[in-house]
Amino acid sequence: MITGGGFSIIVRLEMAAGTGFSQVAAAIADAGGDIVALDTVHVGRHAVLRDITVNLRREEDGEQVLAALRNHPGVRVVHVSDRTFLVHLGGKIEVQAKTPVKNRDDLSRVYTPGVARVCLAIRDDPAKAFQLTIKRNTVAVVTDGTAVLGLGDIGPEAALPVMEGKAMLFKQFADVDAFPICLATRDPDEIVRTVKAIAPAFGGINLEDISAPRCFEIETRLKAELDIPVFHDDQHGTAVVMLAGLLNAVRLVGKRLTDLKVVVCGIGAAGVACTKILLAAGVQHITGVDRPGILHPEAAYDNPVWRWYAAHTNPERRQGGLAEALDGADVFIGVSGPGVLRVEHIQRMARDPIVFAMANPTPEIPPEEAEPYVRILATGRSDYPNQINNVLCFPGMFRGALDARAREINEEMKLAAARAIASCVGEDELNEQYIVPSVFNQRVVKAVSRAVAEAAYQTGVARRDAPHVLRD
Ligand SMILES: NC(=O)c1ccc[n+]([C@@H]2O[C@H](COP(=O)([O-])OP(=O)(O)OC[C@H]3O[C@@H](n4cnc5c(N)ncnc54)[C@H](O)[C@@H]3O)[C@@H](O)[C@H]2O)c1
Ligand SMILES: O=C(O)C[C@H](O)C(=O)O
Ligand SMILES: [Mg+2]
Repeated sequence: MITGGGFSIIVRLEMAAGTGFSQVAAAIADAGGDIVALDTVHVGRHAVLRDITVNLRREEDGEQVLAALRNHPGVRVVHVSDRTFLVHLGGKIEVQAKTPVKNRDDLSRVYTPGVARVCLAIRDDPAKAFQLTIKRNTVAVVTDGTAVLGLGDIGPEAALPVMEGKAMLFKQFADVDAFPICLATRDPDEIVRTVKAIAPAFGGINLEDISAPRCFEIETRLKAELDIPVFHDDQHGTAVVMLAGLLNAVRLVGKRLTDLKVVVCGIGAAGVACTKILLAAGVQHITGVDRPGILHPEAAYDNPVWRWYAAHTNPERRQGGLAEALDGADVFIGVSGPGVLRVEHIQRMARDPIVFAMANPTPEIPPEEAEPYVRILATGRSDYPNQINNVLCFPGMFRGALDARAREINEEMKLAAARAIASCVGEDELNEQYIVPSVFNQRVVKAVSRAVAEAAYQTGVARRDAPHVLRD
């Protein structure tokens, strides 16, 4: 069950003359709906046609509201539309030309014959593709649809709405032109070959929602074989934002990173990357939990990444499940799936529990259930406070990398991004409900892109000669 997050319907009602609107409104409220807008479409002698926009907490509440309206005397439900589906009709993005082609003169410049001179200039100096084409501002958002949000392997077509959404966010927040590429293959060799083959048109590759452990091999190979940044968002975007949130959370609870006991649940793409960035930031005590329980060095795992993981974590050699892992833990990082964490688990944690239940769209524990038992709670969702979501990272990360024309995105650039995000929450603003800035905070992209570009220059991966001037 997916709750919250924009369930909103528009119901067109025909109301017979004399039908009281307040009774209709009460029926909607009793059934769990919240009227947020009302339009009168047509007024006739015998009836009024109205469009009523109703917000709902859960999908099932929609059925209740409609049943109540259908049973209401004097009311006929003419039709119902779901606003979330409406906003997806025909897709969410489009390609636009920067200049109009109004006459033959324009045509001969943007297209043949004029374009041929530009083609030859790039043939003679391929780096000119960065100046004379979309390459310098364009990112491919590439998925195979195998780990889409927490919905799992739903295939490339079903993944497209998420990838279109990422492209929208790239554009709106960072003016990066991103294009969704959903691949009809899950074979790592074929994915690597395909991404390499399409790379000439792009200034960066954002891998998205590709399941572990294939995602590790695919990213590693592409990083080695391409000279543009390759960044698996579910790994590194998530890790960067999680670290930003944790840096601020520990300030609030008065603990030090080096003393923390952290449990990571879901040792897939996001879980492995969160662990690596925590280790790089100085956290020493990390325990990983996945379906077989606590990852333990003496266990035999087919997954090579789990073998690496078990060898580098779990310093107390704990065994058991999530409950045992959480005994005395300071922090829970959930990047697994819905319903994994229970209140009894949280009650085993140390004082001031920090719980990041980041599975999307349904977190590891319903926030309402967890709230009374935690000091700090964060989820990946936009309808609760403390949204720890990779959208706080990927737009600014690519803006900075593209501005510096970076060859790659390295560890220093990621740590710089995490610190930049954390710094957008001022000392006087920091509180339990505000450990990460809002995704709409315009300072975030600027701070992240600047920090990332600076780190790219400092680490020698920037290819622009002169230090660039970042956009305002
Ligand atoms: N908030 C964010 O920014 C953000 C970013 C990336 C991923 N996520 C969420 O994190 C989750 C994982 O994403 P991913 O890309 O790492 O996927 P993934 O498929 O690579 O890894 C998921 C891991 O979780 C494990 N898992 C699933 N259910 C479990 C359970 N009941 N108990 C223990 N382990 C379980 C799986 O075995 C797998 O190893 C998804 O829900 C995704 O939406 C959130
Ligand atoms: O898409 C999101 O909202 C975050 C993340 O990339 C995820 O896969 O859950
Ligand atoms: Mg994702």
